[in-house]
Amino acid sequence: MTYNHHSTVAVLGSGKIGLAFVKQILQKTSYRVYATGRRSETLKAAESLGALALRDNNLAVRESGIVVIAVKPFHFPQLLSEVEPESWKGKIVVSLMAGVKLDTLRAAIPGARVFRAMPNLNSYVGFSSTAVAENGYDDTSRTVEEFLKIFGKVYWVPEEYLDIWTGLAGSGPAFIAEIIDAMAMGAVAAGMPRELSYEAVLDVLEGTARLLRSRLYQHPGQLRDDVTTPAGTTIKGLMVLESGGVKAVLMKMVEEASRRSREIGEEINLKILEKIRQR
Ligand SMILES: NC(=O)C1=CN([C@@H]2O[C@H](COP(=O)(O)OP(=O)(O)OC[C@H]3O[C@@H](n4cnc5c(N)ncnc54)[C@H](O)[C@@H]3O)[C@@H](O)[C@H]2O)C=CC1
Ligand SMILES: O=C(O)[C@@H]1CCC=N1
Repeated sequence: MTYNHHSTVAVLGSGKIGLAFVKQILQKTSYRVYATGRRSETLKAAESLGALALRDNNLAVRESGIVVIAVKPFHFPQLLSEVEPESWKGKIVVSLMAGVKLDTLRAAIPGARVFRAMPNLNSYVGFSSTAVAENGYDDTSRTVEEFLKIFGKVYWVPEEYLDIWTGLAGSGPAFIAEIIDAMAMGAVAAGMPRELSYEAVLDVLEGTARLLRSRLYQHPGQLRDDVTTPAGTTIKGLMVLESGGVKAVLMKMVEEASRRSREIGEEINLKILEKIRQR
């Protein structure tokens, strides 16, 4: 069988987000997928999803039109050592690494067209909220947009928003999971079984997202006020929330996660510049 190498994707790093990508690509498209990894368990997992699993990052890059970088930021320098600079030439590279800046990526991978994206783990079920920079308003940008739509919604944003997006939407599923867990435990504390409590919270979450997206509301505060009966149940709960400073804590949570993304970007940039000097 012959194949066009533009229809081949390399996913470098078959970890949590890498495997979510592999799964969706193979479920929804006819792309061939090379998935690389270091450990035999991850390679097996990628293979069982239908990917061509291998350790050789250089071969995966060489054979593919689109290359997704799904290793941890601190593994990026090592990954670079494993791929010959020539192999990146002409490739569309989509980096999913938190913090790592476009300038750093361009310096590290000359000759490729580089995009910086931040999806989230909801990619696994095709419900990611993915931000991507930068839009060149050309065919390659359109290809990248179509590609990222496999995993969910796609938003083109200026690069300066990507660290904030990481703290909000990239880390978001973990934050929401904690809130869900806490609310379910509250119901358990009040005497309801764990499973039923958990189902109820998930229903409330999905339903509230739909209601907030409906034309009824322009702001979550309006919904809150509609639920809140004077001297009723909701206001008593809200009072506890406010006295615990929970809203301020959640605001700081997102701000601090974003700050860390920026910091990672600076740290990696220094490492990459040093590596380039040694070339
Ligand atoms: N987990 C998440 O929810 C999200 C993660 N990201 C980003 O995606 C990247 C990966 O994150 P996770 O999947 O959570 O990490 P992970 O640790 O689960 O996956 C990374 C994988 O890459 C492999 N790896 C490391 N060096 C390698 C090399 N040289 N060649 C081949 N494979 C190599 C590791 O063995 C590991 O399996 C990170 O840069 C992170 O910032 C972005 C959005 C969401
Ligand atoms: O925690 C992290 O650094 C990565 C980036 C977004 C989600 N997980």
